[in-house]
Amino acid sequence: MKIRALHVKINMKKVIVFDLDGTLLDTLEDIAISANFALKSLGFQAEEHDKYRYFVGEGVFKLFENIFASNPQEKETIQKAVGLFESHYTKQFHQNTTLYEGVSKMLTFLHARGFKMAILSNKPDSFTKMCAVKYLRQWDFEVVFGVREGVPRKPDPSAALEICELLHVKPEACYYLGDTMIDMQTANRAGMIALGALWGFRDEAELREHGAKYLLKTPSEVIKLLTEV
Ligand SMILES: O=C(O)COP(=O)(O)O
Repeated sequence: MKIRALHVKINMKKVIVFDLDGTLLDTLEDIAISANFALKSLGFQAEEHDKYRYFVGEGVFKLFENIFASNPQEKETIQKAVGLFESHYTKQFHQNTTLYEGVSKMLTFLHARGFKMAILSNKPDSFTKMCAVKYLRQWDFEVVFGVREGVPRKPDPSAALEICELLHVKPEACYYLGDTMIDMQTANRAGMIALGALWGFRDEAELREHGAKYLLKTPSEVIKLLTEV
């Protein structure tokens, strides 16, 4: 009986879903450069790169809505900015983007440990897949989802729950690692275990306030936490 119980424990919670921007990849510079290109092309002022930490997180349309928060623009202008951003980012996305320190070791460890891994991002689906191919192809990700036509973006839990179905796992047996309140809300709404990555775009207070179950300062701390599982 004891051995069986141990076996069940070892096989629980073996799925981890990752956010992309600010969690696996430091994409801030390239996003800021492409968004500033769009702003300048439309006659607006460029924004400081560091401000993009707070503009990013809810998809490209919302990125520009956030930039224009104090100077709201017509939907048509935002659509134009999105179009300019997307065509620029296609060439820009790999210029400055890097894996965060320790991410490579973490992914190798989790894979070796038998975790199934997935990515769920609010980046457009095509860019999410482009980034995964460029930077993460040496690891196996069972599912890679960005924002897809007809599927509500995070913090709506639909896509997270779809990943659970595809991987035949209950949400409560999944970890979700992300760096913004959107990720913590997504994890909690889906019923997953919310892991807050403190090396990304936002701070500890935000992640705590929005329901991080564990806060991790580095990818090595993720290894330590999930070693016990
Ligand atoms: O590009 C965004 O808006 C956010 O992307 P993320 O969900 O991977 O953080």
